[in-house]
Amino acid sequence: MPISLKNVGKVYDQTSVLEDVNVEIKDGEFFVIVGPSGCGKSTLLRMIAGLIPMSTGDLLIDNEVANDLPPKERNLSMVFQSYALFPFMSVRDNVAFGLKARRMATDEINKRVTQAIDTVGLTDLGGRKPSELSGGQRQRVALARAIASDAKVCLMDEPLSNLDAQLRAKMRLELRELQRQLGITVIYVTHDQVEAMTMADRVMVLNDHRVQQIDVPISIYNHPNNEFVAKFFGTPQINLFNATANHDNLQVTDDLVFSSRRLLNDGESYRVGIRPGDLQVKVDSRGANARVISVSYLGDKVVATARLKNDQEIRLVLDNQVTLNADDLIRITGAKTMYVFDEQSNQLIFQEEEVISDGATIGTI
Ligand SMILES: Nc1ncnc2c1ncn2[C@@H]1O[C@H](COP(=O)(O)OP(=O)(O)OP(=O)(O)O)[C@@H](O)[C@H]1O
Repeated sequence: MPISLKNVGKVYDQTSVLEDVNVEIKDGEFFVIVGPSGCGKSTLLRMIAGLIPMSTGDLLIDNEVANDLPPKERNLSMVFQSYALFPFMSVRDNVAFGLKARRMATDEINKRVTQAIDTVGLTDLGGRKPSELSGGQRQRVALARAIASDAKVCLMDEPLSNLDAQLRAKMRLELRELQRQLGITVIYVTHDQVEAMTMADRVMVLNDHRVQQIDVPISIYNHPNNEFVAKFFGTPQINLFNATANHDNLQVTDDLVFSSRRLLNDGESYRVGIRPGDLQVKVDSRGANARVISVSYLGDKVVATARLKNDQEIRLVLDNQVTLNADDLIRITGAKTMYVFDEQSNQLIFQEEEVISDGATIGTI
């Protein structure tokens, strides 16, 4: 079932917490809303659920305006971080609860509950109480409840954040698999960039109460709209440099200059973003423009920090063939991809591939 938001906004006590959200979520899509704490993710999800009213805009469910539809008429199910299970009820009764409230026939309830519990792999645990289950199993009960409701859209608010890292990774895959199998539309809220990237068909990035970008994960990573999106995705975080245009080069320090193929206004300031794995580096004291501070070998790669002449620390990810030690002098020779952002608005102006950095242009070698 498709869901559309048109100019949706929310104001609490004259403070705007969400502005101008526009998106069409497609039938069967796994749509992830991601952003830092307080950016308005839960507010948006609750407005879609009908738990809180929207201040502006329109919500369309299945192409019908649903602004004032009561929650139970929206044909949506919800799964929360806190599972929201009744502790004194068995797994089966927890899953059946919503169906009983809808006064469904007992036979139909039994059939759906059995099916839903089977689907999430809890077949033998139907008689247990939530306290007799692990965190992952409890979350599966919450999922079974959503499945049993037969809603075509499931809204999920940080459903995996109470689980440990290993189980969370496993449940991400299970959830995605389940969503495909059931063919339902999922709108999934998380503050976790990895979760967003690994699970989503499309991602909506929220910050400062506004939508920053909506796109498929690979495009969000490779073509970020602005500095915030570039910083939010990717570990270690992207390096951001203040640079001044100098004969169509972008000068960071007197010995670190990235050449650009664009025409730039001499003397103008820009922000240059380069991901740690995109920096090209030689361990070479001749023409060195950085000094290594720390090195961690992580099996297939090496993560390091280094310091530029201007004292700025940079992050590097290199392949594990490189032998690198703290205090080594290195030379940044280029970048696979360079993002150039507007200094004022922080919006992406352009990006370039295979950029050469040549300290020699300033004559330090
Ligand atoms: N009932 C309310 N009254 C006033 N302000 C509220 C209310 N509920 C939320 N807010 C504010 O709205 C903003 C968005 O909150 P929301 O819970 O949607 O953020 P979030 O992105 O889900 O954050 P988190 O990841 O921490 O849950 C916050 O600044 C919050 O303080």
